[in-house]
Amino acid sequence: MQPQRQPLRSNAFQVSGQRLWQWYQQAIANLSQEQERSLVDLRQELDWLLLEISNLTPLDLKLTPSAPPIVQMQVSLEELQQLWQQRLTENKPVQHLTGTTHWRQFHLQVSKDVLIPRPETELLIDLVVDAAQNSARLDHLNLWADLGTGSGAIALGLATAFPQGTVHTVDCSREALAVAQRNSQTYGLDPQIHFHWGQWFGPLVGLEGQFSGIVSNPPYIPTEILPTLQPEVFEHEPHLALDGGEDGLDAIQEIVAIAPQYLQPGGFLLLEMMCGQDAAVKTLLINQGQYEQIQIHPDLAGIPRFAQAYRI
Ligand SMILES: C[S@@+](CC[C@H](N)C(=O)[O-])C[C@H]1O[C@@H](n2cnc3c(N)ncnc32)[C@H](O)[C@@H]1O
Repeated sequence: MQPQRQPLRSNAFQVSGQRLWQWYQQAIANLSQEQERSLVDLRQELDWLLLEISNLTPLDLKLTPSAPPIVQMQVSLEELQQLWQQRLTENKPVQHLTGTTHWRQFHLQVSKDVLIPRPETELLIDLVVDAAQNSARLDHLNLWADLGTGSGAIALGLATAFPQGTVHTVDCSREALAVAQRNSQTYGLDPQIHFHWGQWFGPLVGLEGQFSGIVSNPPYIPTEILPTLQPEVFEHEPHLALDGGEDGLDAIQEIVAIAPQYLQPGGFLLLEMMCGQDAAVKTLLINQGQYEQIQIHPDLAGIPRFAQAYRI
C-alpha cells in the first residue's frame, strides 16, 4: 500500500527562480504530447500545483520573465518533477499530490479516502441559507445534518453559515471521518460539529423530529457508469463515495424515505444529484408523501442538480 501523503505545508526549499521557470516552460511544452486530455485543464492544474506548493502568486506565473530570483517551495525541484509525472502517468488528481483543495473559503485536507469536494457542491450551502430564510415554520435554526460528510466540506460550510448551530455529520468511512475532523479542527469549528460513524440515519437515533435541515451529497453514480468516468476519478477516488447502485438512486431513496422522521415541521431536505436524475428524485419526494414545496435547483451551468423539499 502506498503511504498517504500528508498535506505539504512549510516552504522548506529555496529554488532558483530561473531554474523553476525553465522547468515550468519545459513542462508546458511537454503538454503538447498529451493527446487524450484537455491541454487547458492540464495547464490550469500545473499552475494550481505550483501556486499550492510555493510562495508564487498568480501574477508571478503570468510575468514569468520578471519572476522572483528565489522561490520558496514546499518540495525540491526534483520532487516537483516527480509529483507532476505522477499526475501525467498515473492519472493522480493534482489535489492528491498536495493533499489539499480549495472549497468555498476553506483550504481543506483531502486524501484517497474522501471525495475531492467539487465546485458545484459549494452552491448547496447558499441553497441551505436561502431555504432557511424562506421557511416560515422553522422553530429554530440550530440542528443540521450532513449525511456522507467525506472531507467535511458541507459540515464546515453549515457550521460557518449558522454559528449558533450544531452539525451532526455521518459517514460509514472511518478514514473519511478522520479527515473531516482534522478539517474542522483547522478552522476551530470542531466544537460545533459532531462526527458519527455509521449508515445514514443510524447514528442519529434519538434526534428524531429535531433537525432544521438535512443536507447530503450522497453517492449517486449508477454502478455501470463508474468505469466510464475519467481515470482520475475512477482509479483514485473512493467508489464508496461514487457508487449509487444500479440506477444511482440507492442512497437518495433511503435518505428521502427516512429524513421526514428526523426533520422538525418546516425543516427541509437538500440533496445533490446527478444530471438527469431530477425527475426521478422529484417523484421519490412526491411519493414519500411527507414533503411540500418540492423544488429542483440548477447548478451554475444551468443543469438541474439539487432537490429541496420541506417537511409538512
Ligand atoms: C459523494 S461523497 C460526498 C462527500 C462530501 N459530502 C462532499 O460533498 O464532498 C459521499 C459520501 O457518502 C459516504 N457514504 C457512502 N455510503 C454511505 C452510507 N451508507 N452511510 C453513510 N455514509 C455513506 C461516503 O463514504 C462519502 O464520504
